[in-house]
Amino acid sequence: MNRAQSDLWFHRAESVILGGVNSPSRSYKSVGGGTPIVMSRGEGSKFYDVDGNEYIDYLAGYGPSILGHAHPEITRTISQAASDGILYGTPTTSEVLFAEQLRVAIPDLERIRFVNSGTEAVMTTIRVARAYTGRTRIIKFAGCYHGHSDAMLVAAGSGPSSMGVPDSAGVTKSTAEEVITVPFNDLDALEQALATHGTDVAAVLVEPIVGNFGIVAPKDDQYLESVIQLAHHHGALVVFDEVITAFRFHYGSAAQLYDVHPDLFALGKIIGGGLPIGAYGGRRDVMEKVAPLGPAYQAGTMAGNPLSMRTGISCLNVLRQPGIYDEMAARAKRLVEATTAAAQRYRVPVTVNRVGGAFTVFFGDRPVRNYDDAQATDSKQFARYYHLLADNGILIAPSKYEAWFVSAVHTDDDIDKTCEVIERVFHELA
Ligand SMILES: Cc1ncc(COP(=O)(O)O)c(C=O)c1O
Ligand SMILES: NCC(=O)CCC(=O)O
Repeated sequence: MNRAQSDLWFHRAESVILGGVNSPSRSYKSVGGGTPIVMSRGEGSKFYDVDGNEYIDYLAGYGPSILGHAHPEITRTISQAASDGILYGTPTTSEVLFAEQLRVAIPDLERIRFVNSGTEAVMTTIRVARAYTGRTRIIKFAGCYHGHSDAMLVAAGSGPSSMGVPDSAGVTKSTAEEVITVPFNDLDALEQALATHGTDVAAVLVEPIVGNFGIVAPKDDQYLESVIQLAHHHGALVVFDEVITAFRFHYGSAAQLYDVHPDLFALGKIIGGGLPIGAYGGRRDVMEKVAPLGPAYQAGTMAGNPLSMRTGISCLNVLRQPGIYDEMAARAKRLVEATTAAAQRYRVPVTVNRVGGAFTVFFGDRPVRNYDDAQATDSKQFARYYHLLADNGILIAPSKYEAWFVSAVHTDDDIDKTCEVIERVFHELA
């Protein structure tokens, strides 16, 4: 595959944009180097690089692009919204309609606030939880990524781990000390942390289905409920970071899949239909700590902008169509079956974790239930796998800690082609 133009553009990028990328995850640092592919256009399930090469897209913009590229509903909405003016700095009807739509989908969102990214959403839930409880510490699960606010860059999985900086420089010692990490899927460890620090824990922050050391589901149907009960027993709030999971697996939250009720949610990615967005919300009495009603401050010039609101509404309207999530799950299942069959045939040890339309292929034969398990998988083999897939026109995220995302616009033909590539790739990996 000729990528001469990608090389040229990326080198140009490096001389003006730090590291050539606007997010470290896009660099090839964790897949043995090489030049990131520079994209120029997307349509449906495919995108095209600056050399004109075609790729089937399973990166999905790291999650948001669940309707693929240039979905007609989305492009129509954006152009109509743009023609009505893109920013008012006043209340709008679209933000009300979107908040109402989200609350119908996720009734626990008694009150909501829109922000511009998942990072902002999580950062604010922490502030609100501290304001509500009068406590300082946060418990998070090792390897979970919750955006790049200072406190969240402790054992932060995903991008930071891929870059070799799970604990970022520039975060003060006192901030880091406020964050306690425990292994995911280990109630004893959580109980112990709460027993030790419980009277000063403001919140337990949870990715209910982990997406940031690969896809990792809770170990059983009781786990999330037990996390919530333990936290509440010690007077801490529970925040579900559903930036990846909300509207990824069904029309609603991951909390609903497990019939549990966290106090606060952080949302982002899919709810913006591809435009920048974040949101947080939950219990009314907790949210009422936020200004202008309460003493915890949070604000935003771009927050609730009509372009993101209207695009979010459109995206959710498409996702409400019956059968859409079953189709994504069925297509992902086919890809996983092709993967495990090819891996067996060519004797390459893999473990695949799938939930609905999202899955991660780990190179190792042990189950992956927490961050240590994910770290122990073979990074070199993943790097070869990544490059072989890309060279054969299949694009996923360049990190073993991410996921394949099947979108609503992948076709059976895309899946057939991808299964053929998977077969070839494992043949080469053997
Ligand atoms: C679970 C989770 N929370 C928060 C974030 C941060 O969102 P953003 O990149 O929009 O700031 C991410 C991003 O990947 C995420 O996966
Ligand atoms: N799962 C981690 C991400 O999606 C991060 C994307 C980014 O920061 O570019």
